[in-house]
Amino acid sequence: MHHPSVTIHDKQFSLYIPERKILHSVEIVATRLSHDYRGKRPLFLSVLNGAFMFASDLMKEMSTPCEISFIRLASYSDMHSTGKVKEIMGLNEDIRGRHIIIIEDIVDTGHTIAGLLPQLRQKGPASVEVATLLIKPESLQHNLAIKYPAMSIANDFVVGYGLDYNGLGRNLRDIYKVI
Ligand SMILES: O=P(O)(O)OC[C@H]1O[C@H](OP(=O)(O)OP(=O)(O)O)[C@H](O)[C@@H]1O
Ligand code: HPA
Repeated sequence: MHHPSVTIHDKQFSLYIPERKILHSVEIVATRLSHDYRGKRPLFLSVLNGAFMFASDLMKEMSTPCEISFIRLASYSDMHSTGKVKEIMGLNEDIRGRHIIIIEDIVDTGHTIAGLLPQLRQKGPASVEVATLLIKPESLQHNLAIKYPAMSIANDFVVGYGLDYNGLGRNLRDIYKVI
């Protein structure tokens, strides 16, 4: 079901990016990645929880052999960043010499990626790039080179397609923005 608006907790959200547009942008990123990483057997590191849906759809569109693993680090509570950098949890692979592609649902302030990149680079990978479903250029507070953004959005709080507002809304097929 595609609703024009939804209520989550105390807030109302209106339809922002429909599923077909999301899936089309995912396909375009997957095509670029498949081309750029041909023969390199990249390891995707998907950042839980929010990126699970993007990671799943992105993997299905990859046409070159690739691996995936899931890591966790949380920096958000409620609608505002706490700005604290969290350690990587759940990385069991040896990433030395590997081509790493971080999968994120959103790069907002950039705190999460800015904290994650040096931790990963310390482990000696051959390369590290970032694929994110959404990026908010106006919100970005770090000088980050995000090579594979699927879509750029304005500085609005969004939910759906993996993204939550205090735990809810991840199951929505479309992306909604707060009214
Ligand atoms: O660029 P930033 O301002 O750091 O924001 C982006 C991060 O915030 C969200 O994670 P969150 O901590 O909410 O965890 P979740 O994925 O489990 O929802 C999102 O999944 C990114 O990881
Ligand atoms: O706009 C957002 N929505 C949900 N989670 C988020 N984490 C960072 N920004 C957002």
